Parts: sequence; C-alpha cells; structure tokens
Amino acid sequence: MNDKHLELDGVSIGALESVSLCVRPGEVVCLSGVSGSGKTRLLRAIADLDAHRGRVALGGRGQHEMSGHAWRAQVMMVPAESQWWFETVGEHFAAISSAGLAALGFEDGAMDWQISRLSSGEKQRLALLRAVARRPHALLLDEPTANLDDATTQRVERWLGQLAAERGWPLVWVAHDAEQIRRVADRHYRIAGSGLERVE
Ligand SMILES: Nc1ncnc2c1ncn2[C@@H]1O[C@H](COP(=O)(O)OP(=O)(O)OP(=O)(O)O)[C@@H](O)[C@H]1O
Repeated sequence: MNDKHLELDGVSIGALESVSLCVRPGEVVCLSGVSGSGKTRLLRAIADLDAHRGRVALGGRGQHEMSGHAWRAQVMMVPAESQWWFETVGEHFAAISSAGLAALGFEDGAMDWQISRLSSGEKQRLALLRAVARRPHALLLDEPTANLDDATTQRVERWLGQLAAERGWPLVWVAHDAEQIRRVADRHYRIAGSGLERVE
C-alpha cells in the first residue's frame, strides 16, 4: 500500500495563484467551482501536463526530479474525455481484470469490443479501469461520472472509494454534484477567485 502524500506548494496556473494543498494517502479531496474557474487546469498542472509555477511532490519527490512520463505513471490523471489509440478495448490493457470489469458492470467480453462502439459512459468507466490497472500511486479524476446514470455513478463511487482506501492513493476528484461530493469527499474545496476555499 502507498503511504505517500501528494503535496502542492504555491502552485500557480492561469487565474489560480499560489495553491497549496496536501492530500493524504487514501484521502479523497473534491474540487468544485464554476465552469472555467480552472479545475481542469489545476489537475493538468498536478499531472505535469501544463506549464505552471510552484512545487508538486509525491512522497517528498518533486515533479521535476523525474521525467513527465515517469511522473504521470505515478500521478495519473483521468481526463473528462478519454483518449484511445487501438481498435479494441483489450489492446489498451496488459491483462484482463475480471473483478474490475464486474465492479463497473461489464463482463470479460467487453475487452473484445471495438472502441468505435463504446458509449460515452462505457468509455468513461473503461478509462478509469485502464488507469487503475496501471497501478498509479495517486489519482486525479476530472468529472469521472459525468456521463453516467445515478445507479452506475454510485457503483463507480463505491469502487473508487474502496480502491483509494485499500491502495492508499491520494485522490483529487473534480465534481459538480453536491450530493456526490457529500458521498465521496473527505475534504472539499471550491475554487473562489484565484484560490481554493474550504467547504465544510
Ligand atoms: N492552455 C490554456 N491556455 C490558456 N487558457 C486556458 C488553457 N486551457 C484552458 N484555459 C482557460 O482557463 C480557464 C479554466 O479552464 P478549465 O478547463 O480549467 O476550467 P474548468 O474549471 O475545468 O471548467 P469546466 O467545469 O467547464 O470543465 C478557462 O477560461 C479556459 O478557457
């Protein structure tokens, strides 16, 4: 199990200035804010996908002490719109995770599906499974249930919450839905102006 904290110290990107935050292993921190307030950009800064100022570290090791590729293998972002490179689902996975597929409402046969046939909700769930299968040490989720119905949303929430606790991931979860935030968050911050404001 991972025991590494994800730390942001004075991170600035776009309109956000000097954001500092520490997410503990197994802790779910939700980020909300109006459209365009900078939630996605902050996740992209944490994943070292966009240029930013300030320090981001996992377990005391700074983002810039390793290549972007090595960093993102540990601090993995699942964007709102997933990218797929091969023709079938299974080609994106090193091995079949029957338990993971079942937890997300799929049978093993889903590995043979063509990417072109996937619904947005199927893509979203399979992108989460793909990220989890790569054994990250921290996870950044951008509206991971945006395309899902209520029952599936809650199934995915339970699955992610359990995995974060079991594997000790610091988890940053961008969400809009207040009910969802109440269900999943250990802490909740709203983007207010150029910073984060704690919501109790
Ligand atoms: N690469 C970029 N360079 C400059 N500005 C950008 C860049 N990417 C996004 N922006 C702008 O930064 C602001 C924040 O964008 P961001 O995607 O982080 O918003 P968000 O809070 O995730 O919004 P939403 O809830 O609509 O997804 C927006 O005004 C957007 O147009």
